[in-house]
Amino acid sequence: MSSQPFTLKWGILATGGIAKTFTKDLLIDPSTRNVTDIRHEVVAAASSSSTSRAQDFLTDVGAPSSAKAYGSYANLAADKNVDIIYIATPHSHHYQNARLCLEAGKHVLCEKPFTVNAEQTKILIDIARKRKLFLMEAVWTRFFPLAREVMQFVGEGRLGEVKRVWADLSFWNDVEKEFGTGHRMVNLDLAGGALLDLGVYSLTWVFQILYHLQPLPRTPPIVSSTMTKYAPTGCDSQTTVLLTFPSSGAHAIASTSLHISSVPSPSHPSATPAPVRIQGTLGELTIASPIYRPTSYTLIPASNAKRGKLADFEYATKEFEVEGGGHGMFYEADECARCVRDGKGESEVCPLEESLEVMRVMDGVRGAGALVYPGGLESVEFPLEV
Ligand SMILES: NC(=O)C1=CN([C@@H]2O[C@H](COP(=O)(O)OP(=O)(O)OC[C@H]3O[C@@H](n4cnc5c(N)ncnc54)[C@H](OP(=O)(O)O)[C@@H]3O)[C@@H](O)[C@H]2O)C=CC1
Ligand SMILES: O=C1OC[C@@H](O)[C@H](O)[C@H]1O
Repeated sequence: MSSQPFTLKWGILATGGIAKTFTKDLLIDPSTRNVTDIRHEVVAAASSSSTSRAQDFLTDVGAPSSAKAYGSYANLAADKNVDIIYIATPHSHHYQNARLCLEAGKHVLCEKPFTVNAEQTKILIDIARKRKLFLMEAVWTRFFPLAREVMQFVGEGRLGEVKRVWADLSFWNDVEKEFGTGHRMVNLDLAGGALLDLGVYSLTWVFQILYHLQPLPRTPPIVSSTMTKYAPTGCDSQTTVLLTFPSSGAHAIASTSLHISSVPSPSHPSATPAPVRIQGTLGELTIASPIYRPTSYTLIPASNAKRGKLADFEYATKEFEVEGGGHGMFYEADECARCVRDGKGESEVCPLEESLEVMRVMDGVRGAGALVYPGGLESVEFPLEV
């Protein structure tokens, strides 16, 4: 391997909240997290509204003055200096934006949920594979050091056989006051709703443990669900998914709500069960809030004296710090750089087939709840104005 770090040149598509957070993380020196084999360069950003908005964004995040500002996403996709594009538009636009970039020959990291439905995701995967481009859904949670450690712990069988996973991501919002009807969280025209926005994290924890760790070929879950709508817009405001994984018989409950909180009182963390509980025959591993940015887990050995085999771990809580003063989005960015450097079309930590399976589950849940997105949002036609 060369002693020079590999540089990945990023273009940022959209200039909203998460684009800002992600780009700031890209600009943090990787050595602050002990990474020396790769580095990131922000070479361009685009806004669909104006070049000046893109320029303000670049200035705001502290990008180098050489970074180019574009007033159209197509111009960004055509920039020969850009290796990979981070897509940070609302859900409704992911398929169109990601496809635009892939068709222009760019590697793509696309915010969650990957697309509005599985059919759209499948088409993006096919294009990326055909064109030998890297593609990944930006499920940043999977790349946190905590998540890597938990996966190793469970994968080594230290919890025994995992029989059940509970996962909940619910925010206690004053939905009417905070979101009204136009906000992307609840706006049907932007493919809003609890399931696609927050429930995808609950499903991520379920899938990491009960799907990703299955021996190959993996078997998808059998799914049932219930959903309550937010009357002013018709999106889902509360959704619960029950999953059975046939190869192990394990169950999962993945839930999300916009009206109640998984952790109503963060200052009294032990007053409510942990939002993620991984329950094995030898004990339980719980993950503290926020489950999308995980920094604390607890091990609870089963202490039933009648049991033949006992856990090889003690009761303990382990805390992690996000290094370098960032938000933690650089962990997924580092994975992108290593995959592109190594000529990989996808990440083994966040495989395309797994993102597709999660999209299929969400399709089924939306089908059961009669949640259909309007206009061309569910269409695979390209290009299509949405
Ligand atoms: N990983 C994470 O932790 C998080 C992920 N997300 C995901 O990131 C995506 C964006 O969320 P967030 O940054 O909060 O959203 P914002 O509303 O803050 O930003 C979205 C941006 O998309 C662009 N855009 C293009 N078309 C539209 C349109 N019709 N309506 C609104 N915006 C449009 C705009 O940028 P411009 O005008 O420059 O084109 C806008 O600033 C979502 O998919 C969300 O699920 C969100 C928050 C956290
Ligand atoms: O992806 C997300 O995670 C964090 C939340 O704050 C945000 O609303 C959601 O989109």
